[in-house]
Amino acid sequence: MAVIPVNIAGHPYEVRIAAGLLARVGEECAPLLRKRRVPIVTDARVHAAWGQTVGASLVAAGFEPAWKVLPAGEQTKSWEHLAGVTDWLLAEGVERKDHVLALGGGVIGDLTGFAAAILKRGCRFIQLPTTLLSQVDSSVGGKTAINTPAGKNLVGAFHQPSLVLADPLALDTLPRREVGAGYAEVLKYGLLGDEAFFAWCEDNGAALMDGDGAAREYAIARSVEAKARIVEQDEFETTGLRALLNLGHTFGHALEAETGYSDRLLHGEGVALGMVLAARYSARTGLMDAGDAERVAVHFRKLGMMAELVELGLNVDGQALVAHMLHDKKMDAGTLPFLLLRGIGQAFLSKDVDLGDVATFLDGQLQGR
Ligand SMILES: NC(=O)c1ccc[n+]([C@@H]2O[C@H](COP(=O)([O-])OP(=O)(O)OC[C@H]3O[C@@H](n4cnc5c(N)ncnc54)[C@H](O)[C@@H]3O)[C@@H](O)[C@H]2O)c1
Ligand SMILES: O=C(O)C(=O)C[C@@H](O)[C@H](O)[C@H](O)COP(=O)(O)O
Ligand SMILES: [Zn+2]
Repeated sequence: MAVIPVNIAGHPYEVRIAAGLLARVGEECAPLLRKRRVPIVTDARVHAAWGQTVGASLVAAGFEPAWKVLPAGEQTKSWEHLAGVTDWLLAEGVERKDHVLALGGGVIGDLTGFAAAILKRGCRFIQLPTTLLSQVDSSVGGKTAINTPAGKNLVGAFHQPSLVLADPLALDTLPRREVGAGYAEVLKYGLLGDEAFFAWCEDNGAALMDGDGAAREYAIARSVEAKARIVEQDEFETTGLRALLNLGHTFGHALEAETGYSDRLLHGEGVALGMVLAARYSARTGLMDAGDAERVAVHFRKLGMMAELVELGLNVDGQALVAHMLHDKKMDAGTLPFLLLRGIGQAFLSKDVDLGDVATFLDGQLQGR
């Protein structure tokens, strides 16, 4: 088992990565659980695939699982479901020192983590991530949130979990499209700060996508390690370091908003397109070699993923996408700092981006030129 410590002041915790962990949730979590009844939030698809395994493991360790099963999908990160989860946790009698388990992808982790952050002004929670995206990214670092009609993750809190258990076997039941969405966040770590890992992805991404267990475990551990080292130094995204993890997200979140948080575009797919756009925009402004910038799109295309904005078939102009970006949480005194690239593995936060020029650039990308 790989164990990656996350040393956040006041809230140190471990990310444990090993095949078979979902069948051992009861024994792994037991030292943290204070009561026989254990609340678990999940979604209907995950419950169907893994509810029996996790529930049986809790029962075998002497616990009684209490399930809250939500609809699957991004729309569940809403006020309505946040209220539903908090009311249910109150009815379950959850106290501040109790742990709530979040079994699922980033949607369940973000929603449950936020519910835990505000329940009685903060109870504890454990992340049991079941998608590649949640194993490499959302379960670690403590960003929790819901979406609002104005945009993505606009109401939330920083609230660290007490433990993360990532079981690569969970990915055996994950649809390939969802694996691809998670893979975008994997490639992000290479693109933002680790050129050698980017090259590893170019060599091993196809095997990872096709189910190679060793490649998956390696990518999960390397991604978590990279994220942990960043959030340890900038938990609340104040110095600009953590903002690097937002590479591709200003474009991506605008595309998610434009497509209504629907199945038309998954979060990770938006990040993939966003990174293609960030690289191309960096090349357009002379920051990055154009050939290197194209490596991002070439790689996603090779894996059968969407790599061109025009493929989304949006009926908008660049200005409309820029309007969504004005809700970005990086906005500072009316300007929007942008994650750009000086090369593969060299992301930085630029405060000099002209949003009019971004709109013109997007007009071209929307028309496939
Ligand atoms: N907090 C953070 O730092 C952070 C980081 C990245 C992304 N996010 C958020 O995460 C969300 C996306 O997460 P996601 O990509 O995991 O999506 P998700 O949670 O919607 O899960 C994707 C789909 O796969 C299904 N699923 C999950 N695990 C499965 C399994 N093992 N087998 C079969 N089906 C399974 C789910 O039911 C769902 O339909 C977005 O809301 C994004 O904003 C947060
Ligand atoms: O952990 C972070 O920090 C990230 O930015 C990780 C992102 O992959 C994730 O999508 C995050 O939720 C985006 O945050 P936001 O602050 O732009 O909403
Ligand atoms: Zn993301």
